[in-house]
Amino acid sequence: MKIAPSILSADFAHLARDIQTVQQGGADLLHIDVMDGHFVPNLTFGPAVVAAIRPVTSLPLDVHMMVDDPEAWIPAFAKAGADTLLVHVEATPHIYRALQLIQEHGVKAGVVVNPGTSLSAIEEVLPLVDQVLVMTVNPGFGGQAFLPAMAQKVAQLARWRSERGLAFKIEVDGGITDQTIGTVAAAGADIFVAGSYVFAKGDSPAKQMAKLRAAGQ
Ligand SMILES: O=C(CO)[C@H](O)[C@H](O)COP(=O)(O)O
Ligand SMILES: [Fe+2]
Repeated sequence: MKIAPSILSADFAHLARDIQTVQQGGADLLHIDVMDGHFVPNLTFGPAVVAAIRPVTSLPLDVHMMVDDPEAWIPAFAKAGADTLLVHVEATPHIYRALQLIQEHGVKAGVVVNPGTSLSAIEEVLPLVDQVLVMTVNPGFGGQAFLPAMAQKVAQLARWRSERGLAFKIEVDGGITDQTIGTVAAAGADIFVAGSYVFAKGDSPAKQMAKLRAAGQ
């Protein structure tokens, strides 16, 4: 299992420090939540912030693009140093083209589904993608409650992956804690994004990530 701390819950005034803390604490990936104030009702980071983060960590950068018209932003985020670019199927009428564009830039391509979106919306692109991200909250904010019904989506994806001989990784994002990780881990998820749980007040990010790993076994 891979743990991907989301810097959405980091201290933005000390971003480099918090990134180094999670890297030393055992993170596998760094999850960066890009929000444009249109696709979701919140505004966060652009390509300049990704480019600034790139030299301060050796962790792969997992860039979650919650933006309208993602095709317009793919070249800039690729140039900024993203290792994986994740686009929402709801954000473009041309998801196949968007995923091809990501791969043409030499970056791993992921597709994301909102809680209200059926897996049928992404079935045709599964042979193309490196990752599928199942949102386990409505996108836009950290600290929301996990939606248990999403575990069925993870299980369906895992079934399709094995039946069809596909190799994409299954990622879950939103409300992941030591109480919720077990259901999605058992359903077949491989990558677990966690923001508020990892950066919670009290225990260190290293301890929080160790608790997630233990609960996800
Ligand atoms: O994409 C996101 C929100 O849209 C975040 O990655 C996600 O919510 C992580 O935060 P938390 O673990 O606190 O739920
Ligand atoms: Fe995210």
